[in-house]
Amino acid sequence: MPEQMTKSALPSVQAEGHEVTPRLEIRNIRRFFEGRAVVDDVSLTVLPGQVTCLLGPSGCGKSTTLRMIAGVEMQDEGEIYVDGKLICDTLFRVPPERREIGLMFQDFALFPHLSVGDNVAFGLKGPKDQKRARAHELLDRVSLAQYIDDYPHQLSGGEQQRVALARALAPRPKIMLMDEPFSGLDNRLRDGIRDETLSVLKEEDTAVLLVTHEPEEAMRMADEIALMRDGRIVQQGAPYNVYTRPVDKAAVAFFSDVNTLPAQVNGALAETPFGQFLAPGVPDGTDVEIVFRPQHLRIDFDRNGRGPEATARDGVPARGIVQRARFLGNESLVEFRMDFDGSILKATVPNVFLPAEGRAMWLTVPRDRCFVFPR
Ligand SMILES: Nc1ncnc2c1ncn2[C@@H]1O[C@H](COP(=O)(O)OP(=O)(O)OP(=O)(O)O)[C@@H](O)[C@H]1O
Repeated sequence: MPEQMTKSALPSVQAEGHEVTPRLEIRNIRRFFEGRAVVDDVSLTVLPGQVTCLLGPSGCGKSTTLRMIAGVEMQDEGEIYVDGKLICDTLFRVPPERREIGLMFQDFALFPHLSVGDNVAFGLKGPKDQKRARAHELLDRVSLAQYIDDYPHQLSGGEQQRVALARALAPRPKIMLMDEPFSGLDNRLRDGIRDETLSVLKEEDTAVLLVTHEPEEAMRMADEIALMRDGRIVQQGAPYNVYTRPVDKAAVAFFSDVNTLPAQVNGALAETPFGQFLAPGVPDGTDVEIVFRPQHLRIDFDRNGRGPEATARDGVPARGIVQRARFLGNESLVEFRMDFDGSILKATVPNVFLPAEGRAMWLTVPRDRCFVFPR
């Protein structure tokens, strides 16, 4: 039996109680450039109708991963499956045009000399009227049917992006690969187009792998986030889980500013000026960092040189002096210089909160909002 046949029987995954074969599965993919693994043992699955975001900083290997799935780049190790069938390993390779994969990139470049309708119909086969009908259907889906006979230059950037989406979806791809598709759009347009794109992709039941370096975009679009760093996926899960149960300090810092308190563990407790933090299972003498986001630092007013009472939930208050307070639109950012070691801690507060520079205030760190990581 040929190798690709023996590898095609993949286990299904459970989704909402049903067995579902992943629309896309990549297994242990590696790609080396000049001896360096820029994609290093990456595995992930995307179910039909699911959006998975490959999220990570510039250069971490996101686009290379996408290019291997599209088939324009060849992996050095690993396998790619679509609907449980092998489409590519290091020996066997379905060519890009037969992978039923749609692509959408930032510089999506519509053909300027073709009408909007002909752009959308470009990748379709069959009689002209059928192709036009499909183009019309897709343009209608993105609310642009009235522009079918116009030319790309007559449309705004956002409208052109929607035409590009319609064009990518017209051949009914099983999988849509999107590489920073919204980064060329201005901020005000972007949210609307993201939401519209998402609803069209869901209606078509397409499996989507979206590459982005913007955490807000991933949180807004993704059912699953795969957090990538230095060629590897360091954490994968629903946005809420990735945000609230980060695997390390860098995973916290990728989504927001962080505050850090250094400490050492003794008897499974880390002692800090904010009181003790539980560090279960961490050996005595281990240097750790207590990490928390600025929105979780609690601020209290000074009461004749004292702060609020210590509690089990929030620990001991520590005093800080306001260094700077800035209004950022829907929140305020306040920076405190801490009495205990002169370090700066940041707090964000909803709406307007602009205490005067030099004012003393008391800060506490809710225990259920912080993470203890080895240093
Ligand atoms: N053809 C190539 N030859 C050599 N190195 C390459 C090649 N393609 C990519 N790289 C390197 O591989 C690493 C990963 O690149 P890749 O484009 O996949 O990252 P990325 O996460 O998509 O980044 P960005 O968001 O900036 O596009 C980078 O260090 C890049 O310089």
